Amino acid sequence: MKHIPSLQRPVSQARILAALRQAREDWHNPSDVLTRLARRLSTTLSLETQLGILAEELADIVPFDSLHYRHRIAREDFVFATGLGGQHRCEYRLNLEGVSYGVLTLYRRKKFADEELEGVETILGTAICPLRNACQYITIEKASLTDALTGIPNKRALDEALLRSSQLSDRHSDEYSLVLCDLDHFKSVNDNHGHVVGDHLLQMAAECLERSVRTSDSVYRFGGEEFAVLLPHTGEQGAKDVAERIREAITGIVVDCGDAKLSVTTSCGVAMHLKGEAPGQWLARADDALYQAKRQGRNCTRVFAAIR
Ligand SMILES: Nc1nc2c(ncn2[C@@H]2O[C@H](COP(=O)(O)OP(=O)(O)OP(=O)(O)O)[C@@H](O)[C@H]2O)c(=O)[nH]1
Repeated sequence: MKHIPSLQRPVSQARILAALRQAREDWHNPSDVLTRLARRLSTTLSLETQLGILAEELADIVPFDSLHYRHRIAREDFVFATGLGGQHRCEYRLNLEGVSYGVLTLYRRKKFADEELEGVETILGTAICPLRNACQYITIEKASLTDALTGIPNKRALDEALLRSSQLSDRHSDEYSLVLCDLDHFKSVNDNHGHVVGDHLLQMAAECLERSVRTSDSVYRFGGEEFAVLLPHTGEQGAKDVAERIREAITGIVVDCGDAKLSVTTSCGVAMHLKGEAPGQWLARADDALYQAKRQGRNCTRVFAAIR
């Protein structure tokens, strides 16, 4: 005769559901500080938010006057500080598997007792893995927005900046302009001198562009030998002046190839953001102006005039 498995008894299911409810309760209101800290830190990958949580939880265990954290991530200094003062300090180098994840210092007017330091170390031991994840997230995010060859922001970063600038331009009726710069006959540089020289020239062009504009402006590598410069608070004429300055600066680049000295020219297309215009349309107009500059002989600047 065929065996029919018996159905689970409702009483046993009720017990399971009750245990689940209890687990949920414990999860939301953990009774011990380490579980609560680990749980709170696991809810975010923002290093700033994590350090805020850490400061809060630490203050409950070991009161302090100020907390300072610093770490160099992706070639930039990250600093977080809360509170003020305190002549006594305890400093911790946060290391995991031989990699540094910053230095955290607590300051206090009153000396730290040994058992307090032990408490701080236990808390930091729980926080180190989530902090490592947050640091790595910053590194990865930065890499995804950076061009590997030149180290300047890439096309993805430009797309984000164009969207932000379009919105700001519309909201504040402010002038924003975009300059696209394309190195002329770059293919022949690669063909005649090789890709290593071509790469070197692209790096020099990126540095030259950054030197030619204000720190409030931003430079992007937009494509192979194409760069974009975003100019806040700049109208058509101002942007055209910047483009001409860039063109002159690029002409000044000389690469010594031993038997020959190599230089390059650039063509520029300029477009000022129009009210209500989508980022893609703005970019397309700048590209159209660049196309005109190429068609009309290269080594020149053309503006996609807002008012013809
Ligand atoms: N060395 C190097 N070359 C690149 C890189 N990215 C793109 N290129 C080269 O850039 C060249 C672009 O060629 P084209 O699009 O024909 O443009 P061009 O020769 O500059 O001609 P015009 O733009 O019309 O003046 C191609 O040979 C690509 O291989 C890079 O990262 N390194």
